[in-house]
Amino acid sequence: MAAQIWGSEKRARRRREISAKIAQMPELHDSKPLPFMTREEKIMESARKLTILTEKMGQIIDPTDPAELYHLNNEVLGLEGNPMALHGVMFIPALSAQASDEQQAKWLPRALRREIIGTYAQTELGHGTNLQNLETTATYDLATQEFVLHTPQITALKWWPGNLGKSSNYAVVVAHMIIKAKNYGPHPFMVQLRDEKTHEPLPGITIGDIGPKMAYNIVDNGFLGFNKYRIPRTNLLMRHTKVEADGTYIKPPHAKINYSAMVHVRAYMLTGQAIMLASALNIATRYSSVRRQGQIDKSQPEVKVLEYQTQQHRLFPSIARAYAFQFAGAETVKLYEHVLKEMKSGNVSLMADLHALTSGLKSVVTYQTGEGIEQARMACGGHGYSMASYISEIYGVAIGGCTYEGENMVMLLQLARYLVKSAALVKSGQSSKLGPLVAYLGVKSEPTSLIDRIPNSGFTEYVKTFQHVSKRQTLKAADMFFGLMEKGEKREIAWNKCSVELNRASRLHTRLFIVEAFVRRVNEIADIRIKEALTDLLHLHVNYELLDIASYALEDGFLSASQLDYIRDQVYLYLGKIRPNAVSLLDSWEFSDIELRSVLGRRDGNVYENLFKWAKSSPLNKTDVLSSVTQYLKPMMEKARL
Ligand SMILES: CC(C)(COP(=O)(O)OP(=O)(O)OC[C@H]1O[C@@H](n2cnc3c(N)ncnc32)[C@H](O)[C@@H]1OP(=O)(O)O)[C@@H](O)C(=O)NCCC(=O)NCCSC(=O)CCCCCCCCCCCCCCC(=O)O
Ligand SMILES: Cc1cc2nc3c(=O)[nH]c(=O)nc-3n(C[C@H](O)[C@H](O)[C@H](O)COP(=O)(O)OP(=O)(O)OC[C@H]3O[C@@H](n4cnc5c(N)ncnc54)[C@H](O)[C@@H]3O)c2cc1C
Repeated sequence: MAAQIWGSEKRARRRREISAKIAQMPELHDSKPLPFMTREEKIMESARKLTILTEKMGQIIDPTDPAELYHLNNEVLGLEGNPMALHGVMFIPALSAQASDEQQAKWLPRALRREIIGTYAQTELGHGTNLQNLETTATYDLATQEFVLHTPQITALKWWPGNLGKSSNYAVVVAHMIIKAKNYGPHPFMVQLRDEKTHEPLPGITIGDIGPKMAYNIVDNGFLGFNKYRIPRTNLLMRHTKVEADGTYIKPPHAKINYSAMVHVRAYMLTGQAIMLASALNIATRYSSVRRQGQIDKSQPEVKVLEYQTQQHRLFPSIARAYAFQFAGAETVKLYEHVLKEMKSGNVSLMADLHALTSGLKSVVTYQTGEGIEQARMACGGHGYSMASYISEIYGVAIGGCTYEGENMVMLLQLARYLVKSAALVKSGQSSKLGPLVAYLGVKSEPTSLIDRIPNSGFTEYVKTFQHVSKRQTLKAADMFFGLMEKGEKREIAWNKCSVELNRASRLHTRLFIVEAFVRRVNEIADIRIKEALTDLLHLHVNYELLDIASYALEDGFLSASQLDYIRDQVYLYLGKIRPNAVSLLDSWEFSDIELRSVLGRRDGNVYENLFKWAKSSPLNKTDVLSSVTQYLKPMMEKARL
């Protein structure tokens, strides 16, 4: 199963080998539980481990393999981030995709050797979503052949970029490029922020940390202002766009090609989210098979809470989602790598499809991951609320994904643009022009679902039902939009008035893609036992998801009330079937105790003893009487006694 999850037997084996090596290297372990550290201590601890990793990485992993690097990071540095989180996730990908060969030769080896630390600085205090209204400017000075970066007002301060505040000394900065008073829109520039020797901010740069966040606090998300700060012309990333010495602008082959670093993260973050969901579920499911509370049969002893159907219903559909996201994420990464290769050689024809797909996936996956992790926390009762479970940190980090790389509603609307264009093709009889991801929009569907009528139809009837609801909602939302415009409404106003319906279409389309990716993967599996276990999970997935969106299929009679009852029964049937495999389905992800950082989720199940040990190690328990008591509470009580 681990081979299915991680992509191959070799990958699964390598992960095990890496975890085993790390287990033998105490210098790479947290020196005490992270929840007991202050933010400064955590940042220091992370930097300590990061530098040891830089030295010893070659002994543990193949540093050129991103999957090995990602696993190493998760084990040693953890999900709260690290001082170089954005360096690998966005700075290097931005340089790789947007810098010319010459620029890459100059900067990439230094970045890869970790001679410099970089980040991606785009969002500002006043604007994150609407890139056209970013306010930082890069004005070309023809006389000196330099760009002058400037922050005209407080809302133009860069705000949020990870590791910008304290760790990075370089950044890819996105600024409006102005040449001879003409604004060419946002472009990426390579900018040195700090002196390489002293790490002091360079003159003209104002920089710092934006303060603590809901989670992810090892990362120093930062602010950055420029006061007429000069960089050479050749620091504009020039793979696709060029500015010649005389100010001549050579436009890129696609208007949005500079957005590729964002698409990179949107594609890669899906498996990252799956991992976080599976981690939280691993903790909750293990704990649920240790925790005994109440009886189902009063004549029997107390049961493991995992025996309760409500507990299974809370956890198992999310286990199916974690697998579904992992499989859909793996497909998306493959597609992304293909499109990136094409883009580098000038073929930009697939960019729109990839943008639409990743926009929908990042939104649906992050939202459902958040839901699943929160359910996992509640499934652990009171102990889930303790930082000893570590679920709250996983939750905080995961839901950051609903916001970063494009706020979810906004990204769903990006996919909706693509769906509406596709709907227009269908309506004008040009269905043959539909891309493969939306081809179903042009296929006539049956009048009713045959879900409970064709035995052994595999998942075909389910897929058809998902296709039906997605198609119907897309055409309905598009009709609403076109109808408003026909009535004379301006395009943007009409769009806004339909946006809830449009986003519903985007979610349904994306959920269909996730179901199909899961089906594709299960169909490929040769090993009978693995196929059986995953088929059960897939049954739960399709029935649970369909129940969740049933109203769309009920309202036009595609599904009947009796079919709904059938679907509900299937959910209950598969909850029971999955119960014996539940813990194994999560143990198969092979998270080590070091990586999970959870007292509740320990592999050995020795929860209570370790919870007590954990509580005793709380800094508050270093003394029996706190100074807050001696200084304030004790005098108060004494005064009251007088
Ligand atoms: C897209 C926008 C909302 C709008 O942009 P514009 O204003 O420029 O668009 P227009 O309205 O002019 O045009 C729309 C038009 O353009 C097309 N378009 C848009 N984007 C693209 C694109 N990328 N590619 C192709 N086409 C594109 C669109 O389809 C329209 O076409 P039509 O007109 O034909 O319909 C834009 O403003 C936007 O994107 N806004 C969001 C801003 C954003 O995302 N900011 C991100 C900032 S960086 C950030 O947040 C970093 C966070 C990182 C945090 C740490 C992450 C850790 C995660 C770990 C993950 C790693 C896991 C690895 C796992 C593993 O290895 O396994
Ligand atoms: C943990 C974290 C890490 C980050 N790291 C980085 C980084 O490394 N580099 C970087 O540059 N940035 C980073 N960001 C910033 C992030 O990319 C932005 O916060 C994000 O893109 C959302 O933009 P915003 O904050 O402007 O939200 P807003 O756009 O202000 O969103 C507020 C509300 O307005 C709605 N809204 C906005 N526009 C529209 C619209 N057109 N239609 C409908 N609704 C709309 C949204 O849906 C939302 O409900 C990070 C953010 C977080 C939380």
